Amino acid sequence: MAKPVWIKHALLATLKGQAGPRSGAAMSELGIIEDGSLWLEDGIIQAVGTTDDLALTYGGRSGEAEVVDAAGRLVTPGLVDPHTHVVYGGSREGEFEKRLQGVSYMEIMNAGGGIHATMRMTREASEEELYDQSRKRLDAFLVHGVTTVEGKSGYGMDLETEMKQLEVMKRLNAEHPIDLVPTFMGAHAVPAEYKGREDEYVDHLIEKMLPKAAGLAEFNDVFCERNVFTPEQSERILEAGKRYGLTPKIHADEIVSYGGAELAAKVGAISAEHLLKASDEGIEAMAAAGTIACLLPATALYLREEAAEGRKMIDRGVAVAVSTDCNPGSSPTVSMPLVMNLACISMRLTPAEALAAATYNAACAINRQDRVGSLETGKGADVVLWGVHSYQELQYLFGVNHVESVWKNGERVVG
Ligand SMILES: N=CN[C@@H](CCC(=O)O)C(=O)O
Ligand SMILES: [Zn+2]
Repeated sequence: MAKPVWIKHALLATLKGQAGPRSGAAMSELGIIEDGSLWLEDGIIQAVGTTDDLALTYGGRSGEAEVVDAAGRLVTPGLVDPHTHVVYGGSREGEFEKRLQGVSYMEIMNAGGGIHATMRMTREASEEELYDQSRKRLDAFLVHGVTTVEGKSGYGMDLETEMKQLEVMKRLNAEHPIDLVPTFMGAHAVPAEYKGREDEYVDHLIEKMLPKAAGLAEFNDVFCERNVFTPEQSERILEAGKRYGLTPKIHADEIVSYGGAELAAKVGAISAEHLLKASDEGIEAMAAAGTIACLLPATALYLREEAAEGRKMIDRGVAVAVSTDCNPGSSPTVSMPLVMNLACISMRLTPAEALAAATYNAACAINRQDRVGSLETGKGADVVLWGVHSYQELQYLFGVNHVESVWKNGERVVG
């Protein structure tokens, strides 16, 4: 059994505040405690308060604890990444070069590369190879302060490989310190063998894949995009998933404005992702429905596109979360700290909003807000100590990994 941990003299950003997805002014309330302390024991945060408060209740037990003097440095909840494609085979650096020469992401995909290329490499990879590649990526997430990660299937697009990806996630969740939250995304593209018979693939997915995926996944995601899945096909897939208990998510309005944000609101999706080209009507509909906007500024940068209108969304009452979108094509990164920086630089989120988007709201986007995303008594002891003295500095000194130590369920896993 791990020793208790007493972190003291920290600038605590607890993120304690309004329950449920936060938008507007609520996204700036970080629940700051100056000269703060945490007591971590049995995997849980046992107490949060000022160092003086905790000295009264726990001071007598300091001899049995690992005592960490943060000396005024920033301590936050473990970061949550609510949108990744972390389990995949192979690599696509050749396409990166092609795109720099002017070929577009969709041109590459429509010519059989992109998602299709990773599909072939993922189908070919053994379960062991997939596990090893993905485990290394999770290690890198942890080093960047991320303690909970959502992961999608969607590089199989046949029953066997989709299940292989979900099984790998199940094993990683059990064996790696990071909590990995599984999403089924058989509707990531139409595989070549169904070209010209797209509706048959949708039927196949609904009849054969969803019933099996339901045992392994919590969410059901669709790439609703021109030349991928239409809003009508996406709706059918998401409604069918609901009948199996899978909560909808949507890759929406990434390349063109396609009604994805509106559809997310209509089907009651927990979140809509990307939203680079979301319409004003779509944004209004999401605000009214309480759909979280999961924004991916590293993807926009990597595709050399304008980022989503994060500032406008928050001001219009949409709760915003951010994510790496870690995938081999449009965002091969694990750096949530960089994503927070980019949320400020390219979407004009404030430093406080960017932190809320990467912690509490990100937890809401994968329905984990009761367990992670804020430093509160009774929650999982997922904590990051940063080598900075304010949350503003965390966002200001950009492109740097400021993580000094990470605890996952009360155990030190980094630093
Ligand atoms: N846009 C669709 N899916 C992924 C990219 C997947 C890939 O290119 O392999 C995304 O979220 O960016
Ligand atoms: Zn994605």
